[in-house]
Amino acid sequence: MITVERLTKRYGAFTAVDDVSFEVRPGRVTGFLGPNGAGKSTAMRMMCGLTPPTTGTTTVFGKPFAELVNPGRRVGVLLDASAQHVGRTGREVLALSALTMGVDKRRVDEMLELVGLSPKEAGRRVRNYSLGMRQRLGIANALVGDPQMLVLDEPVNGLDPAGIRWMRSLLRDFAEAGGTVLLSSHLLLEMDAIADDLVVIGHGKIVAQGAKSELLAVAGSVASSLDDASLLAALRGAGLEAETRPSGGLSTPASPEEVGRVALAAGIVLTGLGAAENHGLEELFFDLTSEHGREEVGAA
Ligand SMILES: Nc1ncnc2c1ncn2[C@@H]1O[C@H](COP(=O)(O)OP(=O)(O)OP(=O)(O)O)[C@@H](O)[C@H]1O
Repeated sequence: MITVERLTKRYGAFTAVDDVSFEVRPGRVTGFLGPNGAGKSTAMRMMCGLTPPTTGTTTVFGKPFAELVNPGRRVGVLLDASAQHVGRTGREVLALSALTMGVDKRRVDEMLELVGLSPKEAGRRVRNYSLGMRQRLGIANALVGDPQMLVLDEPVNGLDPAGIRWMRSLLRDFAEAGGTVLLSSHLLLEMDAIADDLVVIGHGKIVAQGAKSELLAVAGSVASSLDDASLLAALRGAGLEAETRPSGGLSTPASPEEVGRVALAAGIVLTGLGAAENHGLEELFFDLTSEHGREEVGAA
Protein backbone atom coordinates (compact mmCIF):
# COMPACT_ATOMS: atom_id res chain seq x y z
CA MET A 1 0.00 0.00 0.00
CA ILE A 2 1.21 3.50 -0.83
CA THR A 3 -0.37 6.32 1.12
CA VAL A 4 -0.03 9.91 0.01
CA GLU A 5 -1.39 12.51 2.39
CA ARG A 6 -1.77 16.19 1.65
CA LEU A 7 1.43 16.23 -0.35
CA THR A 8 2.59 19.63 -1.60
CA LYS A 9 5.73 20.70 -3.44
CA ARG A 10 6.52 24.32 -4.14
CA TYR A 11 9.36 25.65 -6.22
CA GLY A 12 9.53 29.31 -5.22
CA ALA A 13 6.10 30.77 -5.94
CA PHE A 14 5.16 27.85 -8.23
CA THR A 15 3.22 24.93 -6.77
CA ALA A 16 4.08 21.75 -8.71
CA VAL A 17 2.08 19.39 -6.45
CA ASP A 18 -0.81 20.90 -4.55
CA ASP A 19 -2.32 19.15 -1.52
CA VAL A 20 -2.49 15.72 -3.11
CA SER A 21 -3.91 12.69 -1.26
CA PHE A 22 -4.53 9.17 -2.53
CA GLU A 23 -3.88 5.51 -1.84
CA VAL A 24 -2.46 2.80 -4.06
CA ARG A 25 -3.80 -0.61 -3.10
CA PRO A 26 -2.25 -4.05 -3.46
CA GLY A 27 -3.62 -6.40 -6.08
CA ARG A 28 -4.48 -3.51 -8.40
CA VAL A 29 -2.78 -1.55 -11.15
CA THR A 30 -3.18 2.14 -10.39
CA GLY A 31 -2.69 4.64 -13.18
CA PHE A 32 -1.41 8.12 -12.33
CA LEU A 33 -2.74 10.11 -15.24
CA GLY A 34 -2.11 13.73 -16.11
CA PRO A 35 -0.93 15.98 -18.93
CA ASN A 36 2.70 17.00 -19.33
CA GLY A 37 3.83 19.08 -16.40
CA ALA A 38 0.86 18.12 -14.20
CA GLY A 39 3.11 17.07 -11.32
CA LYS A 40 3.25 13.26 -11.71
CA SER A 41 7.02 12.87 -11.69
CA THR A 42 7.42 15.30 -8.82
CA ALA A 43 4.86 13.39 -6.75
CA MET A 44 6.50 10.06 -7.59
CA ARG A 45 9.93 11.36 -6.67
CA MET A 46 8.53 12.44 -3.30
CA MET A 47 6.98 8.97 -2.81
CA CYS A 48 10.40 7.43 -3.39
CA GLY A 49 12.20 9.79 -1.04
CA LEU A 50 14.14 11.54 -3.82
CA THR A 51 12.56 14.97 -3.49
CA PRO A 52 11.58 16.34 -0.07
CA PRO A 53 7.96 17.51 0.11
CA THR A 54 7.24 21.10 1.13
CA THR A 55 4.40 19.75 3.29
CA GLY A 56 2.54 16.47 3.60
CA THR A 57 3.65 12.87 3.92
CA THR A 58 3.94 9.77 1.83
CA THR A 59 4.52 6.22 3.05
CA VAL A 60 5.08 2.81 1.50
CA PHE A 61 4.31 -0.25 3.62
CA GLY A 62 3.43 2.17 6.41
CA LYS A 63 6.75 4.04 6.56
CA PRO A 64 8.57 6.75 4.65
CA PHE A 65 10.48 5.25 1.72
CA ALA A 66 13.81 6.42 3.15
CA GLU A 67 13.26 4.25 6.24
CA LEU A 68 12.97 1.01 4.27
CA VAL A 69 15.86 -1.38 4.80
CA ASN A 70 17.16 -2.58 1.41
CA PRO A 71 14.37 -0.71 -0.41
CA GLY A 72 14.97 -2.44 -3.76
CA ARG A 73 13.73 -5.70 -2.18
CA ARG A 74 10.43 -4.00 -1.28
CA VAL A 75 9.77 -1.45 -4.04
CA GLY A 76 10.86 -1.61 -7.66
CA VAL A 77 11.32 1.92 -8.97
CA LEU A 78 11.71 3.16 -12.54
CA LEU A 79 11.58 6.92 -12.72
CA ASP A 80 13.71 7.67 -15.75
CA ALA A 81 14.71 4.89 -18.14
CA SER A 82 17.22 7.12 -19.89
CA ALA A 83 19.06 7.83 -16.63
CA GLN A 84 20.86 4.46 -16.64
CA HIS A 85 24.64 4.30 -16.85
CA VAL A 86 25.21 4.29 -20.61
CA GLY A 87 28.74 2.86 -20.41
CA ARG A 88 27.57 -0.41 -18.82
CA THR A 89 25.99 -3.32 -20.56
CA GLY A 90 22.42 -4.23 -19.71
CA ARG A 91 23.63 -7.35 -17.94
CA GLU A 92 26.14 -5.31 -15.88
CA VAL A 93 23.41 -2.89 -14.79
CA LEU A 94 21.32 -5.78 -13.47
CA ALA A 95 24.25 -7.67 -11.99
CA LEU A 96 25.29 -4.58 -9.99
CA SER A 97 21.75 -4.12 -8.68
CA ALA A 98 21.57 -7.81 -7.72
CA LEU A 99 24.89 -7.53 -5.91
CA THR A 100 23.86 -4.36 -4.05
CA MET A 101 20.60 -5.91 -2.95
CA GLY A 102 22.08 -9.29 -2.07
CA VAL A 103 19.95 -11.11 -4.64
CA ASP A 104 20.95 -14.43 -6.23
CA LYS A 105 22.68 -13.51 -9.51
CA ARG A 106 20.65 -16.14 -11.36
CA ARG A 107 17.84 -13.63 -11.14
CA VAL A 108 19.69 -11.42 -13.63
CA ASP A 109 19.16 -13.93 -16.44
CA GLU A 110 15.60 -14.62 -15.34
CA MET A 111 14.78 -10.90 -15.49
CA LEU A 112 16.49 -10.46 -18.87
CA GLU A 113 14.35 -13.26 -20.21
CA LEU A 114 11.22 -11.89 -18.58
CA VAL A 115 11.63 -8.48 -20.23
CA GLY A 116 12.61 -9.95 -23.58
CA LEU A 117 16.23 -8.77 -23.81
CA SER A 118 18.26 -11.43 -25.62
CA PRO A 119 21.74 -12.45 -24.36
CA LYS A 120 23.23 -10.55 -27.28
CA GLU A 121 21.29 -7.37 -26.43
CA ALA A 122 22.15 -7.78 -22.74
CA GLY A 123 25.83 -7.73 -23.72
CA ARG A 124 25.53 -4.39 -25.51
CA ARG A 125 26.21 -1.08 -23.82
CA VAL A 126 23.16 0.90 -22.73
CA ARG A 127 24.27 3.85 -24.89
CA ASN A 128 23.33 1.74 -27.89
CA TYR A 129 19.88 0.84 -26.57
CA SER A 130 16.69 2.23 -28.05
CA LEU A 131 14.25 3.90 -25.64
CA GLY A 132 12.07 0.76 -25.69
CA MET A 133 15.08 -1.40 -24.75
CA ARG A 134 15.98 1.01 -21.96
CA GLN A 135 12.42 0.75 -20.65
CA ARG A 136 12.68 -3.05 -20.68
CA LEU A 137 16.00 -2.90 -18.88
CA GLY A 138 14.54 -0.41 -16.39
CA ILE A 139 11.65 -2.79 -15.67
CA ALA A 140 14.09 -5.68 -15.25
CA ASN A 141 16.10 -3.54 -12.85
CA ALA A 142 12.96 -2.65 -10.89
CA LEU A 143 12.04 -6.34 -10.64
CA VAL A 144 15.45 -7.81 -9.89
CA GLY A 145 15.01 -7.40 -6.12
CA ASP A 146 11.73 -9.36 -6.28
CA PRO A 147 9.74 -6.46 -4.73
CA GLN A 148 6.05 -6.46 -3.80
CA MET A 149 5.52 -2.98 -5.20
CA LEU A 150 6.32 -1.18 -8.45
CA VAL A 151 6.50 2.59 -8.98
CA LEU A 152 7.01 3.33 -12.67
CA ASP A 153 7.10 6.76 -14.33
CA GLU A 154 5.88 6.61 -17.95
CA PRO A 155 7.11 3.01 -18.47
CA VAL A 156 5.25 2.62 -21.74
CA ASN A 157 7.03 5.56 -23.43
CA GLY A 158 9.03 4.29 -26.37
CA LEU A 159 7.45 0.84 -26.43
CA ASP A 160 5.91 -0.44 -29.65
CA PRO A 161 2.35 -1.89 -29.62
CA ALA A 162 3.66 -5.39 -28.87
CA GLY A 163 5.76 -3.93 -26.07
CA ILE A 164 2.73 -2.14 -24.63
CA ARG A 165 0.77 -5.39 -24.66
CA TRP A 166 3.68 -7.16 -23.00
CA MET A 167 3.92 -4.46 -20.32
CA ARG A 168 0.18 -4.70 -19.69
CA SER A 169 0.29 -8.44 -19.07
CA LEU A 170 3.44 -8.16 -16.95
CA LEU A 171 1.84 -5.56 -14.68
CA ARG A 172 -1.44 -7.49 -14.61
CA ASP A 173 0.37 -10.69 -13.50
CA PHE A 174 2.30 -8.73 -10.90
CA ALA A 175 -0.91 -7.26 -9.44
CA GLU A 176 -2.75 -10.58 -9.60
CA ALA A 177 0.03 -12.13 -7.54
CA GLY A 178 -0.85 -9.53 -4.87
CA GLY A 179 1.63 -6.84 -5.87
CA THR A 180 1.01 -3.10 -5.79
CA VAL A 181 1.55 -1.17 -9.03
CA LEU A 182 1.60 2.58 -9.60
CA LEU A 183 2.45 3.77 -13.09
CA SER A 184 2.14 7.20 -14.62
CA SER A 185 1.15 8.24 -18.09
CA HIS A 186 -0.04 11.29 -19.98
CA LEU A 187 -2.18 9.15 -22.31
CA LEU A 188 -5.75 8.35 -21.35
CA LEU A 189 -6.11 5.47 -23.82
CA GLU A 190 -2.98 3.81 -22.54
CA MET A 191 -4.24 4.02 -18.97
CA ASP A 192 -7.61 2.74 -20.08
CA ALA A 193 -5.87 -0.39 -21.36
CA ILE A 194 -3.69 -1.02 -18.32
CA ALA A 195 -5.10 0.41 -15.09
CA ASP A 196 -7.75 -0.84 -12.63
CA ASP A 197 -7.79 2.40 -10.64
CA LEU A 198 -7.04 5.92 -11.79
CA VAL A 199 -5.72 8.99 -10.05
CA VAL A 200 -6.03 11.98 -12.39
CA ILE A 201 -3.88 15.04 -11.76
CA GLY A 202 -3.89 18.45 -13.43
CA HIS A 203 -2.10 21.65 -12.42
CA GLY A 204 -0.70 19.75 -9.42
CA LYS A 205 -4.16 18.90 -8.04
CA ILE A 206 -6.13 15.66 -8.06
CA VAL A 207 -9.14 16.19 -10.30
CA ALA A 208 -10.60 12.66 -10.23
CA GLN A 209 -9.83 9.31 -8.64
CA GLY A 210 -11.46 5.92 -8.28
CA ALA A 211 -11.98 2.64 -10.07
CA LYS A 212 -11.48 3.06 -13.80
CA SER A 213 -14.71 1.16 -14.44
CA GLU A 214 -16.60 3.81 -12.46
CA LEU A 215 -14.77 6.79 -13.89
CA LEU A 216 -15.30 5.60 -17.45
CA ALA A 217 -18.68 3.98 -16.83
CA VAL A 218 -21.26 4.12 -19.53
CA ALA A 219 -24.13 6.22 -18.23
CA GLY A 220 -27.58 5.64 -19.68
CA SER A 221 -28.85 5.60 -23.22
CA VAL A 222 -29.72 7.74 -26.16
CA ALA A 223 -32.85 6.89 -28.12
CA SER A 224 -34.83 8.21 -31.04
CA SER A 225 -38.27 7.18 -32.21
CA LEU A 226 -41.07 8.06 -34.61
CA ASP A 227 -42.73 9.91 -31.72
CA ASP A 228 -40.21 11.31 -29.26
CA ALA A 229 -42.81 13.27 -27.31
CA SER A 230 -44.74 10.07 -26.54
CA LEU A 231 -41.52 8.21 -25.73
CA LEU A 232 -40.54 10.98 -23.31
CA ALA A 233 -43.94 10.75 -21.62
CA ALA A 234 -43.79 6.94 -21.50
CA LEU A 235 -40.31 6.94 -19.93
CA ARG A 236 -41.32 9.51 -17.34
CA GLY A 237 -44.56 7.59 -16.76
CA ALA A 238 -42.40 4.54 -15.98
CA GLY A 239 -40.53 6.56 -13.37
CA LEU A 240 -37.41 7.04 -15.51
CA GLU A 241 -35.65 10.35 -15.99
CA ALA A 242 -35.41 11.47 -19.60
CA GLU A 243 -34.93 14.64 -21.60
CA THR A 244 -34.91 15.68 -25.23
CA ARG A 245 -31.52 16.31 -26.79
CA PRO A 246 -30.81 19.48 -28.74
CA SER A 247 -29.46 17.30 -31.56
CA GLY A 248 -32.67 15.22 -31.63
CA GLY A 249 -33.89 12.13 -29.79
CA LEU A 250 -33.81 11.60 -26.04
CA SER A 251 -31.19 10.91 -23.43
CA THR A 252 -31.84 9.05 -20.20
CA PRO A 253 -29.85 7.47 -17.40
CA ALA A 254 -31.89 4.29 -17.98
CA SER A 255 -30.26 1.35 -19.75
CA PRO A 256 -31.03 0.60 -23.43
CA GLU A 257 -32.93 -2.51 -22.28
CA GLU A 258 -35.20 -0.44 -19.99
CA VAL A 259 -35.86 2.07 -22.78
CA GLY A 260 -36.62 -0.75 -25.23
CA ARG A 261 -39.11 -2.32 -22.84
CA VAL A 262 -40.91 0.97 -22.18
CA ALA A 263 -41.13 1.69 -25.93
CA LEU A 264 -42.45 -1.82 -26.61
CA ALA A 265 -45.08 -1.53 -23.89
CA ALA A 266 -46.16 1.88 -25.23
CA GLY A 267 -46.21 0.68 -28.84
CA ILE A 268 -43.65 3.27 -29.93
CA VAL A 269 -41.38 2.50 -32.90
CA LEU A 270 -37.74 3.13 -32.00
CA THR A 271 -35.52 4.33 -34.81
CA GLY A 272 -32.32 4.38 -32.76
CA LEU A 273 -31.21 3.08 -29.39
CA GLY A 274 -27.77 2.78 -27.87
CA ALA A 275 -25.66 3.19 -24.76
CA ALA A 276 -24.66 6.78 -24.12
CA GLU A 277 -20.94 7.14 -23.98
CA ASN A 278 -19.83 8.89 -20.88
CA HIS A 279 -17.24 11.32 -22.08
CA GLY A 280 -16.88 12.76 -18.59
CA LEU A 281 -13.33 11.68 -17.96
CA GLU A 282 -12.34 12.19 -21.57
CA GLU A 283 -13.71 15.74 -21.52
CA LEU A 284 -12.10 16.49 -18.20
CA PHE A 285 -8.82 15.21 -19.54
CA PHE A 286 -9.23 17.08 -22.80
CA ASP A 287 -9.85 20.30 -20.87
CA LEU A 288 -6.68 19.68 -18.91
CA THR A 289 -4.65 19.07 -22.02
CA SER A 290 -6.22 21.58 -24.38
CA GLU A 291 -4.38 24.75 -25.31
CA HIS A 292 -6.43 26.69 -22.82
CA GLY A 293 -5.78 24.27 -19.98
CA ARG A 294 -2.15 23.63 -20.83
CA GLU A 295 0.21 23.48 -17.87
CA GLU A 296 2.46 26.45 -17.53
CA VAL A 297 6.15 25.94 -17.11
CA GLY A 298 7.19 26.10 -13.47
CA ALA A 299 9.58 28.49 -11.85
CA ALA A 300 13.20 27.65 -12.54
N1 LIG B 1 13.27 21.29 -9.79
C1 LIG B 1 12.28 22.02 -10.27
N2 LIG B 1 12.29 23.36 -10.22
C2 LIG B 1 11.28 24.12 -10.71
N3 LIG B 1 10.15 23.60 -11.27
C3 LIG B 1 10.08 22.27 -11.35
C4 LIG B 1 11.12 21.41 -10.87
N4 LIG B 1 10.73 20.12 -11.10
C5 LIG B 1 9.51 20.18 -11.69
N5 LIG B 1 9.14 21.48 -11.85
C6 LIG B 1 7.87 21.94 -12.46
O1 LIG B 1 6.82 21.29 -11.82
C7 LIG B 1 5.79 20.98 -12.76
C8 LIG B 1 5.47 19.51 -12.68
O2 LIG B 1 6.52 18.76 -13.28
P1 LIG B 1 6.51 17.18 -13.36
O3 LIG B 1 7.78 16.77 -14.02
O4 LIG B 1 6.22 16.63 -12.01
O5 LIG B 1 5.27 16.91 -14.32
P2 LIG B 1 4.78 15.56 -15.00
O6 LIG B 1 3.33 15.46 -14.71
O7 LIG B 1 5.64 14.43 -14.58
O8 LIG B 1 4.97 15.88 -16.53
P3 LIG B 1 5.48 14.98 -17.77
O9 LIG B 1 4.32 14.13 -18.20
O10 LIG B 1 5.81 16.03 -18.79
O11 LIG B 1 6.67 14.20 -17.30
C9 LIG B 1 6.29 21.43 -14.12
O12 LIG B 1 5.71 22.70 -14.41
C10 LIG B 1 7.78 21.53 -13.93
O13 LIG B 1 8.33 22.53 -14.77
